[in-house]
Amino acid sequence: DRSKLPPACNSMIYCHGPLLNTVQMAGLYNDSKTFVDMKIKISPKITLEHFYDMMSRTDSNPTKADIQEFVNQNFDPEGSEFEDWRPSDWKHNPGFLAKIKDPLLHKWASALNDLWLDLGRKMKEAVKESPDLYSIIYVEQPFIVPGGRFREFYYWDSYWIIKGLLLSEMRTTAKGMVNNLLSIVDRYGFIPNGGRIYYLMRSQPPLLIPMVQLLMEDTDDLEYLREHIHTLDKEFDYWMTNHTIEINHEGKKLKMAMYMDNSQGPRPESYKEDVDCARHFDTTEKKEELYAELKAAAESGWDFSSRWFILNGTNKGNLTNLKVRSIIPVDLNAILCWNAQLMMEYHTRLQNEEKASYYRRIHDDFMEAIEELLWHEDVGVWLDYSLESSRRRDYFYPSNLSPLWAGSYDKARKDYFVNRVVNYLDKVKMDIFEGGIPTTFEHTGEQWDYPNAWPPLQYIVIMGLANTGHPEAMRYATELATKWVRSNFEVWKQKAAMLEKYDATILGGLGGGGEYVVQTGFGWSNGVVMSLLNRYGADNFGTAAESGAVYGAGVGAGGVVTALLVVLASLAAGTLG
Ligand SMILES: OC[C@H]1O[C@H](O[C@H]2O[C@H](CO)[C@@H](O)[C@H](O)[C@H]2O)[C@H](O)[C@@H](O)[C@@H]1O
Repeated sequence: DRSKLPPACNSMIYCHGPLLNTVQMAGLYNDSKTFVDMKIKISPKITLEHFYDMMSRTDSNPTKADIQEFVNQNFDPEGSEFEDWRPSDWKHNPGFLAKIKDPLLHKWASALNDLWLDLGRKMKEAVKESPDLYSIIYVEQPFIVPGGRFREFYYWDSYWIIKGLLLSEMRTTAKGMVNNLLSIVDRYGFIPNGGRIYYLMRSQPPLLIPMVQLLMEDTDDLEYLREHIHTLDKEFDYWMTNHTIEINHEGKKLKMAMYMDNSQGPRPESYKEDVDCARHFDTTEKKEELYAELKAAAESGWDFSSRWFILNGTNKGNLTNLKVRSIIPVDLNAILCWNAQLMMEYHTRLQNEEKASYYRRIHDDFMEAIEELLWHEDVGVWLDYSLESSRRRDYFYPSNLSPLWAGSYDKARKDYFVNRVVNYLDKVKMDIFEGGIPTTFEHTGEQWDYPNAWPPLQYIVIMGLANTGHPEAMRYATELATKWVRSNFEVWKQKAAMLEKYDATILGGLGGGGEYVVQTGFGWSNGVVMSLLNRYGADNFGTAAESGAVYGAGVGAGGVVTALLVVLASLAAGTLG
């Protein structure tokens, strides 16, 4: 019975109630998120009084103009919570740039480094003093936002942003972002989807523990780890307590993780979209079930995608067929298995033997469950699992390869797994896409579907393959990295912008679809390209041995650089479209 569940948050302005309903359903702004990001001018109490005054003045039937006037009089524009800030650790010329010898790529990487200056945000002291005037969740340290409509931190985006920041040698900003997330776990017991109160009833793919690992790889500060290990325990517990179920599979009990939702009502930031979608259902109960699916999909980071549709056992349908809460996702389980591995390593280093064994058991259980339930020798990859049909969902998603990235497979049988996965990529014809790896093969118009290609998914597949050290897999990784960098660079040349998502089918194609227009900025996109330029951009750069290599013709380690050079030369000569 969902009628007893709490709303997204307690605020009668930002999360639930008649004011939110009236303003959001009036459709005052192109983007529903605009209103819930505005600042209350005087106080929530007075704002509500003014709202009820307007309602009684208009016989509870205000026109759009009445509502607009009410909003103008009671709210300041979105973005009012920030002051000007220039990161004190920003450098004009971080070391990794020197590795990129090609002048065009070097210039681009340097421009990406400059973008942190645009994407940095620091909250005003006023937010700390009067938090109830804002939807933003106050954090002490300045941070980097994704960009565009995303004016707050996002949980899983922050992983790739921090990767980029560390390459830019912005260690204080990177650590500040992790510290903010740690403080949020201390305050709320988990990390919300993003840094707004309306995200407080759901999370996003759990990458805090891997973010701490990024800091550890950079500075190996054991005291820092000791100071925060309990907070990391708490974050891990949140997932194990609130996001796992037990499945009986061929006589075995397997504990598996999934995305969920335990709140009432539509997403406040996409209120109208959700209410309109729920019109397809006739009862409050069914509408609430849909809202729960929409929020669980947002928690997965894949909002929205045919990956979560179940219609007569297939992945066809539309948003009304969302069944996120009936699907065991490969990526979440792989990431939690990796989290457990890292926690085991951290506790071992801190000499907490009991804790280390506790995490070892969890890790081993995940390893077993992932192989038992999600790995399929005949397909050659891991697949999501449907609880509705008790069957695998045999569809292509980049997340099918996430165990390679997360290291959640038996390394003693690495050759077996990697050979099968490489065959799988051949089978799904991954080489035909010019602009990157598509999110799915379904053309639904949703943003996490064909033909969109998302930066984190490119990274997960490329690094997953590259880190195996297996020659065939590394060659695939190199080719995929080349395509991604080429395509992002092509868009950069045309628009001088980095996008949130791209089109996998076109070199230089823009992403689209979904409920808002493609955003620029863009945190994780910058982090991913910087990582790829760093990893591939320097090796054997321009050596005579590779200068003859042709893109796609079996490039070896470092061949991506040659490939990029070939492409750039062709672009300069105007021989590519
Ligand atoms: O407002 C709609 C949805 O927007 C966010 O999702 C998308 O952007 C995020 C930030 O880049 C990204 O983390 C997510 O994967 C994207 O789908 C937000 O996270 C959703 O909760 C929200 O409903």
